[in-house]
Amino acid sequence: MLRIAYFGPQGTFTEQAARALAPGEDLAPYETVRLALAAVREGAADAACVPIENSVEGVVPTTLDGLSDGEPLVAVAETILPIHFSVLTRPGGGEVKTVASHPHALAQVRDWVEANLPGATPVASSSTAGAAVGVVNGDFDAAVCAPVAAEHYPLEVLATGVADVHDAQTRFLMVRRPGELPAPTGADRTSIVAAAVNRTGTLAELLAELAGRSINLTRLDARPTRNNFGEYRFFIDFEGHVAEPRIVDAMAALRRRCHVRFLGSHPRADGVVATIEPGAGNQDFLDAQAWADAVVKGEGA
Ligand SMILES: O=C(O)C(=O)Cc1ccccc1
Repeated sequence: MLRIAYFGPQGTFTEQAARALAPGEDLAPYETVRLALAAVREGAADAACVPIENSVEGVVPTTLDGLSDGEPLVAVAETILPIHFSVLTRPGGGEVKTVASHPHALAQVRDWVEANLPGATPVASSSTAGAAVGVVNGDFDAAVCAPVAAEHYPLEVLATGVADVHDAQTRFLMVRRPGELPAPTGADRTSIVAAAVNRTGTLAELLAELAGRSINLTRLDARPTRNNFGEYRFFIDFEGHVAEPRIVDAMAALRRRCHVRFLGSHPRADGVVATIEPGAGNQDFLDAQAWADAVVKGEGA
């Protein structure tokens, strides 16, 4: 049985994602994303499930930073969960003066809190379920949680189906130490971090390597390197799998231009098949290479 670290405690959305990605495996909660990733790096866990981005608030910065610093880890699977919240209080808890949750959750219920708990102060907690623990301990009056949290903590459900934006979704990754890659499926996603030097046009040059090969981006984020003010790393997700000739050609071209960290190639949860423009398919790359090899051998022209 595999040991899967997840961003906990029990009852987080990430736990639900981990159950979906690794059914029947041994799940171990960690208080922060950093600790869950550290457990994999140290060998205490085989893999970790962490949130990466959501449709309302964008990326989860601690996950991006946790993947780009430290020993390399690669994503091998992903899942997307629909997100709506339950608001939990202590039974007979009285007036709600503070409402706690993960910052991404608070950002997704701002209007609801203003309308339904006027005057309540939002308080950031480590996770949605961490906020529930805080309510149990008397630190806060209400917690904005995953619906499943109501099954784990002795709290009363004040409201269900809470969300300012309906159809909100969050994507989660399963990451592990580098090893054998998942096989390409035709509907894959590849993730990298590129540390380009700060000079005119470097980002445009990197993107041109992908655009020139008709590789469709699915996400682009910048995060500070944290060492030199104004210096950034670029997190780039694109369609395709590194085992495909067209993608490995692009990766090698990027590597010539800057430092690249590979963050994994894996099947997309939404099953969207990669867009392949005429002349930019894998067979086109193989045929072109075969022709060039023949020219070099003096067997073609
Ligand atoms: O805190 C949690 O439950 C998480 O798994 C992170 C999160 C927070 C808000 C929406 C989706 C995931």
